[in-house]
Amino acid sequence: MSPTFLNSPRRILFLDAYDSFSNNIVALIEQNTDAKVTKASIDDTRFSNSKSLVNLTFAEYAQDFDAVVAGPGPGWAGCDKDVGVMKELWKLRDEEILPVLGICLGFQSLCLAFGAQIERLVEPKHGIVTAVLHKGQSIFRNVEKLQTTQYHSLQVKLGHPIQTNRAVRYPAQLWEPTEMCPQLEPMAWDFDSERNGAVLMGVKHIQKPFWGVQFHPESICTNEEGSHIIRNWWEDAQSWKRKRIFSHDARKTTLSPSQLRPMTFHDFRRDLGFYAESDTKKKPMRKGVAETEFLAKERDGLLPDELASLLAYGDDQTLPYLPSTVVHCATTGSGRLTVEDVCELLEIPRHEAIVLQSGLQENLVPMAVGTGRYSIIGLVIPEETLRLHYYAGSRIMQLRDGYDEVHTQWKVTDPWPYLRKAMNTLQPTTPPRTATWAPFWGGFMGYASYEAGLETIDVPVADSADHPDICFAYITRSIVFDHQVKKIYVQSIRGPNDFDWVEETQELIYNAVDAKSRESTPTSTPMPKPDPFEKFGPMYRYIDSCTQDFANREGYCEQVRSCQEAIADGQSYELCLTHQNEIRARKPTACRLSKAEDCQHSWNLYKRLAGQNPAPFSAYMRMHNVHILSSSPERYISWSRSQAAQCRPIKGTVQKKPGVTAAQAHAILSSSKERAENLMIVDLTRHQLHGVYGSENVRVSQLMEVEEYETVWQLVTVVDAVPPGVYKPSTPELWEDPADGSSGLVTRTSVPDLGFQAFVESLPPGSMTGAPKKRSCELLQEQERRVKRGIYSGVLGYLDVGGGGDFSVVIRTAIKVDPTSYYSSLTAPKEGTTFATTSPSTSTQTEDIWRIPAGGAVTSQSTPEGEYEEMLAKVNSTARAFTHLPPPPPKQKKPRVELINPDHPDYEALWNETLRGEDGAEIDVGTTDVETVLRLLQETVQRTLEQGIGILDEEDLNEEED
Ligand SMILES: C=C(O[C@@H]1C=C(C(=O)O)C=C[C@H]1O)C(=O)O
Ligand SMILES: NC(=O)CC[C@H](N)C(=O)O
Repeated sequence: MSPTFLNSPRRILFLDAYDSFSNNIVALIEQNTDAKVTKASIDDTRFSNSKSLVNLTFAEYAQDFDAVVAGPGPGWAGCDKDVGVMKELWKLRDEEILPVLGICLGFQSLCLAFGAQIERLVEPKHGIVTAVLHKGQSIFRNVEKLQTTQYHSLQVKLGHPIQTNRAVRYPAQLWEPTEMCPQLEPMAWDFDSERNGAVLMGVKHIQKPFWGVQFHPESICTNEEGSHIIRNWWEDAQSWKRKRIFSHDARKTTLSPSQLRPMTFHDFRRDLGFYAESDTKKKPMRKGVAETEFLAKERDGLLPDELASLLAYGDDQTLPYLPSTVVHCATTGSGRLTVEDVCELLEIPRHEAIVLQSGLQENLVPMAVGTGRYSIIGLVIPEETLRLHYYAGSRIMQLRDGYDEVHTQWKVTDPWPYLRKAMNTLQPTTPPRTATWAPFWGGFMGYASYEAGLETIDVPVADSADHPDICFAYITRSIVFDHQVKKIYVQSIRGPNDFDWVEETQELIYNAVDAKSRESTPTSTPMPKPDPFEKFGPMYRYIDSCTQDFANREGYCEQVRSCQEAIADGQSYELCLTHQNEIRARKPTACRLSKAEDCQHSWNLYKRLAGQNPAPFSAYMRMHNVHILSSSPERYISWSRSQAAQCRPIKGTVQKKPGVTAAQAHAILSSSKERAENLMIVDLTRHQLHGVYGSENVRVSQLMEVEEYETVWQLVTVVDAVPPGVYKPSTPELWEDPADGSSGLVTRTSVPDLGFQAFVESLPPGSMTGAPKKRSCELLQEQERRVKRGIYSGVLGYLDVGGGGDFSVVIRTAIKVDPTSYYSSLTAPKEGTTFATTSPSTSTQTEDIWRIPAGGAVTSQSTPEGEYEEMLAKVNSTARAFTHLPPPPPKQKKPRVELINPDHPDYEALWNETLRGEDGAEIDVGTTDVETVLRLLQETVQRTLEQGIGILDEEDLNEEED
């Protein structure tokens, strides 16, 4: 036929039923067809609302496409709200009909339309990978052994003998339509679960161009054959279309004349794909952060560029004129100086402050490849540092001055364009003169709460003013540690004349490094040594006064069961249930009287936590009325100045306790339950990044690897994304390095701010919600009795003026919120929206309330008891900082160098000794199994004992050993 037909751009409509995997499907289709995919929601107002401007029916709208993919989603095919316009696909009149591929919910909707029933599975399948038997025809032709990921609780019943009697009379009967559904030809079956019996995995309509699959071809764990099926479907869809266009039969009418739609010259051309998407329909579907949405001036408030200008140039009155054009930077080696040392040197603990700290191993090197390379101290300059607050629900935004007084307060429809504009405007014109790997030059440091995240996916939240939902300080002076190369950057973007401060501070730090290195006994570890006098000090009494109020076992187990019921009903695939645990303590008198003492006290608690529970994303934040002590192991998202992004979702937790060996932990984490939990979040994360970075630019660089922390083992996946057309690094180390270094500005201007967009569009973090995200969040609000999660479950980190960013997920974190009456400048937004959520209690004048929320992902395979124990393990990893005696050290610890006598004259030599294996080759302690390391350590120690350096005795050794 005409080659023009074959060469013209093809278009596929993807109908999104609010799933969290949709963009992976779009990517899979774009990778395996020559078509461009357009996404529309099942309830898109353009065709569901008769009053809409464009006012198309769905059938009319669909005519612009060559084919449709009806996607997965929560709920039931029989429920109008769950499928929206999807159900109309199957009813299109002959002349309107389009080839359709239904996936999961879309497949169920197709089958329902042609007589099938939908029922619950006995055993829901979420994130489970199984082999599927297929007919080898139609969209399964030439498909080999098919491994598929499944995400479903419901199944299609055709009344087939394999379903009703668990048997067929002859093998070929498996592929025959049933009396109940004569138009549906079975194409694939799953025999994986004894309890479920045979589950239908694919069908084809015998006349119409409709195909469907129950499994998820787009999942990272479906094998290559998933792509093959898409290519087959696309071929079939196109050949059906070709046949229809050029066959007179297709237009032959069995319809009444009034139902006939005349075909014009243009209709034929449209069918042949001559026209690109018409302009009227180009309106973006996705709720994004496009600036155009915010051009309407928020009356009495600020526009994004006005805010940006105030931040940079002040207002000639209370806000300073400090244009961020120049990045001043000076460097020095860090020697044995720790982040804590520098904070204390600069008296940071006595004021408001933000410190993002990477927990280190005891020899001061990063804990793992890929995270924990940098620590960042943001200096909050008293009476100067500007802040941005945002309150969810009431949607009030505030610009606050250096005294934490409200400078401007206004209502916004969306806070994020303000931050985006500010980041773009504050971009310096003169990058640092020194070569720098520092990922942060200056910019915003702070957090966004879970509720701020909920608003980005249109889940309503109540007004509440107990603490800001977004709280960022505009940091102009900062200290960055590069732990890998042991370097400290002192930096300022505080106007053109701030180099003096940089030099003075560098000098101060240099002298401290020098002084510390001259101390005869180097501090071998960043962990604070237990203070022998603590017993008589205020910290002892504070800890003594602590009482715990943690989730109660029965209540929590009941909530787990209730989550599992929602999953069994097909409403969610995985739900991350959490509880707001609390620790109450008597507020020390000094803290009541002095804000500086109060800050110092929180800092001391933070040091206990960071020492006991080192984590790559530890953080201390003391701003406004909020105290945050975090030991998070989880990266939400980071992106470099050249916009290469990385997410590190964690799912799967094994608690360290007596009797659980590393090998057992690995075994547990390789189980189908833990892998399923992780897989769902991996696919969700891919979906989010695909949505921003496009189909070709997302990859999973580490799939489900076990990482060891102080009290738990975790299953961690790494998903990377790069801007279209950019060099894609091949190793995790390369992804970690800011490839642009100081030249960031050059690359920055040439790429859009994809990282920031992915950051906003991925809120709230998927590992804290479950999938599909929106429905899961709505369900969790009910399960968690509408108690606000607040800062926990949100994200904390920085936005760099050079264009990068890095945020952790706020977990394993203690949070204290002081009563807002302390901070009277806050104008509390009015109560009284119809949608009520409650805020957990805040501290009082005499009592501190530390919230240490914790939770875990509930799946159909969870046990309520197991989930409760997991939640307790997580809360305890943080709550230990509030107890007197840390629990006995977990077994299989990494070697501790303090076991060696530091006063011995040969100590320095020993310090440099590396562990060697039998063959004399050096051993990488980080990657060698714990048993081997311990044995080698013991041998080394034995040698040093013989040389009289060690202070270990037999008992110590045995203790380490067993
Ligand atoms: C909910 C928490 O952690 C989340 C849940 C995890 C899990 O279910 O295994 C692991 C890490 C986090 O994403 C928590 O720490 O409170
Ligand atoms: N992934 C899906 O589309 C799931 C469909 C349906 N909600 C089920 O659970 O079976």
